[in-house]
Amino acid sequence: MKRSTSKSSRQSPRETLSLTIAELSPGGDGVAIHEAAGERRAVFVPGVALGEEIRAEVDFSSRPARGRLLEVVSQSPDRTAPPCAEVERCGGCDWMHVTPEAQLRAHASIVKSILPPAFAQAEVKSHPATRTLGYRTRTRVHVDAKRGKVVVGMYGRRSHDPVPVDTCVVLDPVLDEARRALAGWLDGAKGYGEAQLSLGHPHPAQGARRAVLELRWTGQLPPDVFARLERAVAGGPLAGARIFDGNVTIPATIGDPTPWIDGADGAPLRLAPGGFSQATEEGNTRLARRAAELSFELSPNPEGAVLELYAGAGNLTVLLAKERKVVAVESDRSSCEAARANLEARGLSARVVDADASTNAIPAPTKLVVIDPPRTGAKDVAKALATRPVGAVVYVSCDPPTLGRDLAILAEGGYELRAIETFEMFPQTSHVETVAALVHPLKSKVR
Ligand SMILES: C[S@@+](CC[C@H](N)C(=O)[O-])C[C@H]1O[C@@H](n2cnc3c(N)ncnc32)[C@H](O)[C@@H]1O
Repeated sequence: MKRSTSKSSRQSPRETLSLTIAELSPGGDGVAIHEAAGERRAVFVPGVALGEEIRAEVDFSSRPARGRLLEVVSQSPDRTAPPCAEVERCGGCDWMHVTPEAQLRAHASIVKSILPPAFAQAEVKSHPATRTLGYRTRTRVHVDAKRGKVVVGMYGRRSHDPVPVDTCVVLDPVLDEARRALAGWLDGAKGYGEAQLSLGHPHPAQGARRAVLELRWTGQLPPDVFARLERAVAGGPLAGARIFDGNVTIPATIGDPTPWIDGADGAPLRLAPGGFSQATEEGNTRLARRAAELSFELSPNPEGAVLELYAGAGNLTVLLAKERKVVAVESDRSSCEAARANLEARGLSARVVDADASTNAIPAPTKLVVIDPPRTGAKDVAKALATRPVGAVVYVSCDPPTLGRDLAILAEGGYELRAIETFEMFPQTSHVETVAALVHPLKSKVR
């Protein structure tokens, strides 16, 4: 690894330094190692690419030290012109300046870096994205309505103020149209809120797709806002809206606010309003099919019971239930309802349980456990699986650091890693989806 050079050996709280970017971190920042006064300090700098020589203003008062890019002295071949004009202001995508190929490599290298020593020799396989722009099936934007002006946007790069942008290039064009219209619909509102936009129509065959809106508002929403939303549902880009005005628990509903995506099996998949959905349809199809394929490969007995934890609206369940007896656990009640509806629409059966996966016991006949937790990971589940092993575990993760923590627990419990694969579900950002497939040699027939 190439070392950074310092213009000064003294570490005052803020210094201008020449640095070399040695790696990209899971949070997206570049990392340089700075050695001065006998101490090695990691310096995290946003907006850089691997191998770049830069000048940065570095703040040593925090650990790790934080740098602000002043100049790229020697540019990395991984750097590209950002495909978005708003990248300097908007904080939505942190790797717009990195080529898609380099994003893929960096994600694989991040995932490799979090593997516990027992799995350190594993080869990380990467699945590229077919669409790196216009792919997002949902977005959350912040809204501020003050002094007669409504501002809608992502948080800015260095602030918690929404930054209005003309076009969001990663968003599905249907959602981008609705995002652009939002400030007009909210004209006259006072206060602040969050709006989630998702895809609404079940399938292109049933007509043009439209967006659904979930708005959570603190302040005042005048009747005109509701009238405009009704018009947008009657003939505009919205299929439906749910509005939580103040602390109400039952929202005002206009039209059909149910989000849908194309499921990984090619049929429409109903989602819970305001609930979770994977960020891209194509990426999800690749990810979910591969997770199911690995599940069946590592747990080949068709009679083997499957426990699926963090099941959401049944995105993976509908693939697993085609071939296995599945119990699916999910804590969000409306996601459970959507999962049951998705299974029924396909003539499939599985037991969908509305419960906390982290405290859910693993039933004795379970042969395979499939988990897809939120960013915080599944530490308690990993501990339970280590204490009472099952034949195979397929772990779908959106956060490499918590995946690394949980894989270390599974390694300690005697599991072997059979596959670790990354999926470009969030192109232009440092986020990555990973599937890890493990077997327990004492419990598995797959050797
Ligand atoms: C990353 S999503 C995965 C959903 C689904 N597998 C999919 O592919 O769309 C995580 C899901 O876990 C659910 N969840 C979060 N904490 C939970 C818990 N403690 N117990 C059960 N489900 C939980 C969330 O509601 C969300 O639906």
